[in-house]
Amino acid sequence: MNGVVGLTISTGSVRGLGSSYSYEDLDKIAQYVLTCTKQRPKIAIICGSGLGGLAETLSEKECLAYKDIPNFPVSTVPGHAGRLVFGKIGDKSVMCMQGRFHMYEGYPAWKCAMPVRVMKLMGVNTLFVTNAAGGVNPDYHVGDLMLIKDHINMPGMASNNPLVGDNDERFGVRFPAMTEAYDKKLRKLAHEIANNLGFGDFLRDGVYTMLGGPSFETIAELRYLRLIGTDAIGMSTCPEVVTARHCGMRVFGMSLITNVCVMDYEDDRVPNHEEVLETGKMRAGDMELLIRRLVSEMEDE
Ligand SMILES: O=P(O)(O)O[C@@H]1C[C@H](O)[C@@H](CO)O1
Ligand SMILES: Nc1nc2[nH]cnc2c(=O)[nH]1
Repeated sequence: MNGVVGLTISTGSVRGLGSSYSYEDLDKIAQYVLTCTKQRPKIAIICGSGLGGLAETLSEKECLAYKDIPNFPVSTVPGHAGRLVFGKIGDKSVMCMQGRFHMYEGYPAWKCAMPVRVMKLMGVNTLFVTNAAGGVNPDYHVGDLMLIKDHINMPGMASNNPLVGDNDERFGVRFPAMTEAYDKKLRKLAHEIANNLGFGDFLRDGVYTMLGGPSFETIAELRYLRLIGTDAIGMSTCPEVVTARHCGMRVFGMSLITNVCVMDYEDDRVPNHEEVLETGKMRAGDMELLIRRLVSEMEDE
């Protein structure tokens, strides 16, 4: 196991605010993962709830379960297989996370995002994030695909930011800008590809808001979230994106609208995770196609 087993995860802050893997801890994990694959990916894709099928479409596929990576967290949510999948889209090497970590599983934000730093240390420079989300914008429908143009990081605004604690300048600066978190060029290219594929009718461009979960929202919360500019809501993504931007990665994000949020006290429909996974099955193929084309057509960084 290459000495990784023996590493001690340091408590990154003497003030008790955050605790994290050190640069050296993460580098050991990254070097270990590289020994398990022949791929040297520059592109990583984090697959959201029920959206792991993309990883199955890779050629030259190699899999590595999270439980077999020393000091890596494990997935606990249905719809998240819990493994890294390496392979190719066209002639480009990619790695997929088939399953991510959520704060509601009990992981702090920095731990939800730790795979992003591992990816960076493996040589990844472009991160794709996908998620299942509830539509708050009244014009959205179940099955819409939303390109994320910006986010509202609710846990982050309450000091549950993955970067809380000591800052290691080898990853990035103490106060990173988040003004252009989602890459404009990739979004423009995704729009062009989606229109060529005939996806125009269900393609959206919107703001994703992350909530801690695991409970779904009250009607009053949903009305508030719409008021502050939310188009879709979920329980992930922001820690990964903040961490990726901190270490200079290019980010592309996409949400699948798996349910529309009920904002009327007279409406007795209730959201549930089974519906989220079912919608994933319905539109996952289109989402996979769009991402595959985008990976093939985008310029390398
Ligand atoms: O991992 P994602 O954000 O796709 O998962 C969403 C949010 C919750 O984890 C779950 C709710 O059904 O799906
Ligand atoms: N918070 C939240 N996350 C979701 N993920 C998929 N649907 C939803 C939803 O309605 N609310």
